[in-house]
Amino acid sequence: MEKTVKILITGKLHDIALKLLNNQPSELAVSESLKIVYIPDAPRDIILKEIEDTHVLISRSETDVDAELLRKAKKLSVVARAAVGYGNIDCDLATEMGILVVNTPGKNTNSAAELTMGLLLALVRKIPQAHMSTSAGGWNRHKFSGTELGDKTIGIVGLGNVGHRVAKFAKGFDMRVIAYDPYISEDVFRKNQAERKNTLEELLAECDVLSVHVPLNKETKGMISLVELKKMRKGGIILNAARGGIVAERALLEVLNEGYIVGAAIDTFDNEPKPLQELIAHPNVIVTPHIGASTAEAQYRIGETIAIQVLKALRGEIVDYPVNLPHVSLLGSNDLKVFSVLSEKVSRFGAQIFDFQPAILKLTVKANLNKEDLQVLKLSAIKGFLSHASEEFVSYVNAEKILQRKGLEFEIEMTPSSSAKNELLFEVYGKGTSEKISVGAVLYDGKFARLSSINDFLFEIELDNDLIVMQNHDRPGVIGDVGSYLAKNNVNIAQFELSRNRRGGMAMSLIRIDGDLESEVVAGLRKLPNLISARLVSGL
Ligand SMILES: NC(=O)C1=CN([C@@H]2O[C@H](COP(=O)(O)OP(=O)(O)OC[C@H]3O[C@@H](n4cnc5c(N)ncnc54)[C@H](O)[C@@H]3O)[C@@H](O)[C@H]2O)C=CC1
Ligand SMILES: O=C(O)C(=O)COP(=O)(O)O
Repeated sequence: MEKTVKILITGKLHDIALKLLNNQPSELAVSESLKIVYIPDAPRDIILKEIEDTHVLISRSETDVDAELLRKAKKLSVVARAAVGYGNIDCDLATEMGILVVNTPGKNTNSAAELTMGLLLALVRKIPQAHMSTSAGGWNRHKFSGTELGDKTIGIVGLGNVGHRVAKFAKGFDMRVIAYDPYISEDVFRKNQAERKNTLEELLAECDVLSVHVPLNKETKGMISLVELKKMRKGGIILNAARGGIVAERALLEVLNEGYIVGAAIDTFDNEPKPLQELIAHPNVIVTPHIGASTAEAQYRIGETIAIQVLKALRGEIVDYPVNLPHVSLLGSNDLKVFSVLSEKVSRFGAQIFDFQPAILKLTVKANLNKEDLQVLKLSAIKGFLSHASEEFVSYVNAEKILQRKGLEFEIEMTPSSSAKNELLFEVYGKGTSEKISVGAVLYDGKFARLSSINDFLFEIELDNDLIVMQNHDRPGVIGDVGSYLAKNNVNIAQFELSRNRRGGMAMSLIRIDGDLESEVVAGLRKLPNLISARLVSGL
């Protein structure tokens, strides 16, 4: 029966996302049928109920994907954050549970940076106050006198996507741009014409406007507190369109009340949607309700990207923007995608053909790959092996963790090849010296997955459907007996390959069959004369 995947969407998404999920482009089509439950601004109690049988959660910032929610989510395999910040997602627990977390970096950058500049202009020219007064019939040309941006210094904390776009816009207003971001190279500062400050203190001492553009995490929570605010020049202003809590709100209120800091513009708060009342009502503060990403353009890009990420994840492909797959970035090319499928298949095959206690898994790769691509192959091999050998849900995300927990070691080796060979050898070693199996596989023509060897026996058989692996004495009549036995049991043979080590010695056969095979049929095979063993390898 066709599996149904439930996708729960708890935040408002652009129509393009629903269109793509409902009418999947052929290259992203999934085999399951999708049940989409779209509840924008879903209340917490509804989310906690709906999550129980949800496979994919797509959310925005208002949904806390915390331990309470994750523990109820028995079927969840993907959390898709339709934006950038994922501070509201318990990524450690998600990783432990094998849940992939994805986001859409860069897709709302321009909108967030434009809002930041909008807030800055609104603040220094008192636009909201002037509007309120004028629209109410007033005409106060002197009360709403402001200050210029030109020649003022903006200090940017976090010169990432949004930060460097703000830098560019600020340059357009003839501001001096200084920035503090210890995690990026000198080049990024140079390219964005931002003067690098090596410490936060240096930055604070020199800026008239402080704008934060860092993620919220343990390091950045409260990074601008009373001490830091007091290190700014008197008369400075604060912008926060990143995350509530980066600038400590009570401390900000204190310096605003003292008049040390003369204004603040804030889009993101500690306690959304009920921010600190005294702060939002302060006469020198202007506020917006976390709308940095709320533009038609950003939402279109986010909706399109998040739908594609979800479809890729459901197809078992590595996504473009994984949050909790630290070692793997883009699945660069289609070639690598096909190679990673081969790696998963060969190890899943290997997992089903030995009877000893495994200790070490080894993948030897004959190809010319970079470190990242090798990591993809490694994860694919671990995932393939464990998905047969483990009861747990195994994904690219938790594969390494589960392997460690099982006490298994993994070795990977690359044999560079002068021609563009794509060959893999997957080996499983037991604790004893003689316990070992090896399975070779190759990509013919760069795309067709073929099993090429099992131990010393050579083959060329498609790695598809269910396979029977049989060992027999090399004597006349075996193939005939097996063929008629399978026919009697209504099993259709798609491909039959025989390999032997020497004439009259041992032979190994691989039989690829159409459809599924009952284990009793395989058990019956073992009773045929001259058969040494027969086992079923499935799930390829
Ligand atoms: N108001 C809104 O609706 C929106 C808010 N955001 C928020 O803006 C922030 C920045 O977003 P992006 O620029 O897209 O992220 P990003 O990841 O591209 O940039 C963040 C930068 O902060 C730097 N950083 C991290 N820790 C730091 C520290 N302790 N000190 C100094 N620098 C540090 C990183 O090196 C990086 O360059 C995030 O918190 C994001 O959630 C983003 C878009 C919309
Ligand atoms: O991208 C971000 O980090 C944002 O804050 C945007 O969040 P949202 O999806 O608008 O709730």
